Amino acid sequence: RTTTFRFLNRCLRNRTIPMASSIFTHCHYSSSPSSLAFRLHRHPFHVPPTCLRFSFLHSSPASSHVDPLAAMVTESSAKVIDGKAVAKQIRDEITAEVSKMREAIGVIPGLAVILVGDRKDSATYVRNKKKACESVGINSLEANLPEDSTEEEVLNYISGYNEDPSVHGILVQLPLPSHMNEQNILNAVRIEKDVDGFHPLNIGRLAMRGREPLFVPCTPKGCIELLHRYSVSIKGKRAVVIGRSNIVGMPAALLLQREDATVSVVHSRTSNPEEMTRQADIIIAAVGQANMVKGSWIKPGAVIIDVGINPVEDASSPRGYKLVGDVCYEEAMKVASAVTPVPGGVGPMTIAMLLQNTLISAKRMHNFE
Ligand SMILES: Nc1nc(=O)c2c([nH]1)NC[C@@H]1CN(c3ccc(C(=O)N[C@@H](CCC(=O)O)C(=O)O)cc3)C=[N+]21
Repeated sequence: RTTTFRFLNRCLRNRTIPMASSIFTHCHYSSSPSSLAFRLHRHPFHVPPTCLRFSFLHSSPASSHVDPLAAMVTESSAKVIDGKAVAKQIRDEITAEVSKMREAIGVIPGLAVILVGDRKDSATYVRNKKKACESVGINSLEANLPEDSTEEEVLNYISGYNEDPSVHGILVQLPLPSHMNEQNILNAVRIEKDVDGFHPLNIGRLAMRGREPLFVPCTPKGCIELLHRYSVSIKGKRAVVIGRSNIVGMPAALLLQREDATVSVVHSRTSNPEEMTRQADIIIAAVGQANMVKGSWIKPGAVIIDVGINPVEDASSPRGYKLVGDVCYEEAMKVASAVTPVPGGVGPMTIAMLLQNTLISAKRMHNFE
């Protein structure tokens, strides 16, 4: 036992098993090294049935192979779906296309972001979006309106951007202050510039077979893009979406259905959420409840996309809090075949998809390609 442990530990330290280095970063074993050795020893020299899980995944952008020894060692450690790395790859693709377009027709895509009020999280997201625009060569415009602005003032900004030919995408950061009618405001964005995909006409088209929306909402689009880039097949699979919000859950369910999954939506009034969720090959969790989905909710080998970004108190982090998902990460890692982390999963993808939608919009408006 001890020898096995020492051997594996040396491999890990020397990084002779590429996958294995992630075992210790991503699995927080509460057990002592000796009990870890015991875990390893249970199936030391034959491939445990749990390894079959990896057959679900064929490749990843980061490491295209799964080391069989590492898979054996991890026994119950899922693959981490690296949203940050995929988002970077997509930004690089966008950068190339933006410069091609600029050189060919002299057009630079432009994104206008409207932020009302001074919610700290919203300000952070808007800053990140702006930074991301800069990183790919997209122009960004920003309107910061005070919390007590009137709906009319916001509508005036929207009209201005609707008419501005240098603006190809308009995003109104949500949530809006409670005295504003979100519906009026989102309806005012010209559908050709609705890069969030929140306009009812875009959502309506998304829901209809044979119709194409102009834009797909960024977060659900990012979830599906992660599944595609990790070669997770969706067709014919059972998918459960937890949460039915207009901006994530509902459009995510529509997208999965368009990809030929059999989709169920689990929400706050579902009588048996755990049992429903346990049927799923693919889970998209978007409820905003820290660690709500436990290991017992997950079918062995399922793929998990965790959209939640919940701040929880954490004295050891400099901000005093840390972000966790809707899924209990440590438990999911033991049951699932692949899991998105928080942070570093869906969040960066949302922003990458926003840039992509802005590029798509600029191309469409200028009949480029
Ligand atoms: N009109 C509108 N469109 C949106 O797309 C929209 C919105 N309103 N309101 C708020 C939500 C939230 N959202 C996020 C975007 C990026 C990260 C993100 O990049 N997160 C990083 C870092 C998080 C951190 O460390 O602070 C991560 O998960 O790794 C998170 C959340 C977009 N939203």
